[in-house]
Amino acid sequence: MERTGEEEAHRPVPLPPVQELAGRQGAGDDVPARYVARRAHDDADATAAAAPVPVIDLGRLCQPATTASGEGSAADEAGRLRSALQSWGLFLVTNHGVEASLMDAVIEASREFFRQPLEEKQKHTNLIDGKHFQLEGYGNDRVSSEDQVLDWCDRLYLKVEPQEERNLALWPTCLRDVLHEFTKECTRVKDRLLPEMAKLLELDDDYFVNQLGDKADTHARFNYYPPCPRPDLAFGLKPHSDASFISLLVVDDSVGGLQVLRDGAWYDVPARPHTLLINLGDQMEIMSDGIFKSPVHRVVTNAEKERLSVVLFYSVDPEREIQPAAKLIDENHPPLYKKVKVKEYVAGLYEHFSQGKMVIETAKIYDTSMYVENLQYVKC
Ligand SMILES: O=C(O)CCC(=O)C(=O)O
Ligand SMILES: [Fe+2]
Repeated sequence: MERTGEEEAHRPVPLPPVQELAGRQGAGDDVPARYVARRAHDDADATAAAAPVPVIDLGRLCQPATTASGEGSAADEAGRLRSALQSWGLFLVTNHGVEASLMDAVIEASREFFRQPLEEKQKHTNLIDGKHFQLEGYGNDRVSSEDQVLDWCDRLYLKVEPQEERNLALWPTCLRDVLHEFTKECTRVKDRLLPEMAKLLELDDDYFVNQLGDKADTHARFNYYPPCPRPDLAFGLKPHSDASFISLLVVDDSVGGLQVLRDGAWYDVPARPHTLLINLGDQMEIMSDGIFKSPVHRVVTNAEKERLSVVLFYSVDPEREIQPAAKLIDENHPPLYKKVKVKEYVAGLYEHFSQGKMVIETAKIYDTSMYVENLQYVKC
């Protein structure tokens, strides 16, 4: 869409990276007003309990079906997976086949990137000509208004699949090879998981894989959360659900911060070394007609320590439309979600996120927003 002169005039000025801001702040300082997302001490969840999210052994889950049941069997693991998908929408995966050294390397490469001087990082900026925002690259998320509440986080966002659409000019040398390897390995994990999820819904094993399409797109997001002088006021990432189909994460195992919302309460998501974290996205919630959940989650900040995470967002071909799987619908199970075009849905995420709203509400046939508690952050 063309910009009008008026829009140009009102376009917000690019912001300094949070890492620079954090470097200038002293301990005990306040954060700038634009990062204040909640009132100090009004958060009953300041001492969130650890979420007892299921841990799935992928090797066991995928072992050839036998009649065996009970502890340690594939059926037992599938039962745990079902409960993970229907209740939390996220789970930890062990025995996934991704080398521990590769997981360490991806976090280390990310740390190396963010430790570089600003001029180096700016070579991968997400601002064209220093002003027009594009999704890919290094910087903040899109800032579309002066009163948007900002996150205490810098990020590097890169398209990794389809491979021929990689914009390698934006890929820092320090993480090029490691990102390529990591994506390859995570894609294998995703391809092993999706048939198991389809089976749980009695869909064809390849249903979800086929839904992704040949032109499915995958983006990597490297999140860097600098220490924040006021964790009680600012979020690393505001509450949101992922617009993806499924997201695979490797998170800093030395610093917590990710929290998930369940039944109106926030829980800390535990981080275990060399475990992958899987988070379902909205596209999966829509296709499973709400049987599988795309969880609302957020990241809280830490006063002393930096934190890193690397996320791979797997998404359906943007040119496709998605809707609840026909096999799940009958007169007793009406569709709860509308048909949506993936490209438009994903674009809607950023618009909604910047306003503290959930894009999934736009896909629901019945308005359930009044039941979604505790989502809004406050503008003070
Ligand atoms: O940093 C994390 O643990 C979560 C990041 C996240 O939710 C996201 O990038 O969408
Ligand atoms: Fe997320």
